Amino acid sequence: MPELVFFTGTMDCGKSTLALQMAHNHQARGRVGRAFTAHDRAGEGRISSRLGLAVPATEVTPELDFRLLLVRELSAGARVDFLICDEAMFYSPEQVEQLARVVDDLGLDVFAFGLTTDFRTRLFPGSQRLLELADRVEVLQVEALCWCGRRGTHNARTVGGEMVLEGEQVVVGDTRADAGRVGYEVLCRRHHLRGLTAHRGGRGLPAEPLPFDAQEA
Ligand SMILES: Nc1ncnc2c1ncn2[C@@H]1O[C@H](COP(=O)(O)OP(=O)(O)O)[C@@H](O)[C@H]1O
Ligand SMILES: Cc1cn([C@H]2C[C@H](O)[C@@H](COP(=O)(O)O)O2)c(=O)[nH]c1=O
Repeated sequence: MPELVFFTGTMDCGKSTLALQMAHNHQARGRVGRAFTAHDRAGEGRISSRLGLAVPATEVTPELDFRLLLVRELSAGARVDFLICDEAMFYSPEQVEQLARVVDDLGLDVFAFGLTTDFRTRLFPGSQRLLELADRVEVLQVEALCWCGRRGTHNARTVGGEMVLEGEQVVVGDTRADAGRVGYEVLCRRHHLRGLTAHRGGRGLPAEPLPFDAQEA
């Protein structure tokens, strides 16, 4: 049965790597795929992994209609068995609905990869629609770690190492950003809610005092 699967997690947990591995494994068994992405750090029209691999992909613009594109390709005689859709949190809810129709009407597998939540811990609209429509949601098993050693569960946006909560939802960037530039850091919930990045909490800068009760304990 064809499926819409959403592989999700934080930044730096291996989503793009898994996307490329899945494309490779399906192609190795003779299946034909199409790759899509949006706003990859490596530039337009590429799926790139921090492990060094990169492949060409169709850039998903707001105008792209997945169902129409695939209907046209299949009608023209092309063979397509599956889609790899990276950075899927940036797709519109309508595009996610088109992906579900590609599965149901055209019988293709759709493997989507993306963040669940943004730097304010809110769902991206595209991720919300994927959580609502996917046949399966797989949370990646490779855990990015918070500076404190706990599992990293939330993405913080940073400027000069300090967490920021203002700004556009979409700002392309990396977990290894140059000083002074917008970057990202994966934190546990406790440290995300307190705004404690490695710069502040992990390197001896003054952190929040313990709550009064805890100090007494
Ligand atoms: N030098 C390295 N050696 C081993 N693994 C690495 C190295 N650099 C990155 N990785 C792995 O790559 C993962 C990030 O992969 P990537 O697909 O780019 O993540 P995502 O797409 O989720 O942001 C890291 O969690 C880590 O497991
Ligand atoms: C949290 C968050 C992230 N982004 C951007 C930053 C990166 O360019 C991508 C995530 O890429 P990855 O392969 O998962 O590392 O998303 C954003 O625009 N807004 C955010 O809130």
